[in-house]
Amino acid sequence: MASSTTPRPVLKQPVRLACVQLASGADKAANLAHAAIKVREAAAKGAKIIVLPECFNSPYGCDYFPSYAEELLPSPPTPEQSPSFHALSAMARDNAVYLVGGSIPELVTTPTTTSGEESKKTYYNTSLTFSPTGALLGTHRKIHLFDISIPGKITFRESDVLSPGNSLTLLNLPEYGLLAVAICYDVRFPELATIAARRGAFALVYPGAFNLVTGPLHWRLLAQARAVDNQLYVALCSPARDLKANYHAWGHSLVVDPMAGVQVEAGEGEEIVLADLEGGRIEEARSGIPLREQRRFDVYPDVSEGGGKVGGT
Ligand SMILES: O=C(O)CCC(=O)C(=O)O
Repeated sequence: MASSTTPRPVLKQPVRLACVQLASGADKAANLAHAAIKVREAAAKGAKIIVLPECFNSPYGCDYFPSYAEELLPSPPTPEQSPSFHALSAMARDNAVYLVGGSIPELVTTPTTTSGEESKKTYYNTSLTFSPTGALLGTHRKIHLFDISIPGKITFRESDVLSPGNSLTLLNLPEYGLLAVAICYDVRFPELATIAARRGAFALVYPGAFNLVTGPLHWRLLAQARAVDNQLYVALCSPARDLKANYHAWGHSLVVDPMAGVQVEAGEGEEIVLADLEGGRIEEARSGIPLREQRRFDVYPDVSEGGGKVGGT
């Protein structure tokens, strides 16, 4: 039994996407102001979808999550609860762009007693996407936490501080189509990408912050792998590398096309990379190598059927 052959318009019109490989430091207000300048610069270059990196307004690391965390609920939060929410919304509105606002540490406070005197704090790694009017379009909480240990090289345990999100994020951009957003380590889980692609996404966008151990080996490979499996665009957006920080980000923000070619790739410093996305290139890849019609769901299951929890819209 082959999958459906009905063609689907996955990208309704061409669009320029920018990854802003931002240089951030420890000063949140300065990071937000700097991000606003860079988003304006990307918009002036014609980008209509702009992506910021993971943890773009703080240093990256478990020690920093609680002190930089902001409350996003109830939505919209007040400017005191979340200066980043309001700054990102203004950046999207002022430039009339879709803004995938990298990610920020999110705090959720839940009362544990009926009087509300005691409460539990839960932290997430959360990405907010805003529409060109500045309205919140969707929220993605990192589903797969970055817990790895490569002896002598890198140990990282986000789960010491963070809790995982529980749903895949597929956002409807009415002029363009469906955009999937996930965060960094989520890119290693092909099911997520496949579900988003089969549900009609034209691109998978991952704010990320790989490191100097896994970055050179896996960053570009994973972007190309997700693109070749799913025949769509993949964008990964990293912070600029800062060797004075505790965590050294890989950089190399990139956009991979539906044939898995690297369309554009940054170096290590602060940089904006731009890519023009075209629906025709998705259809060309899919008709030239017709995986869509050749799948054998009589031999293995279709992961996009049933189970997957889709949120974000
Ligand atoms: O998967 C990796 O190697 C890096 C992941 C990461 O840095 C992250 O999830 O923040």
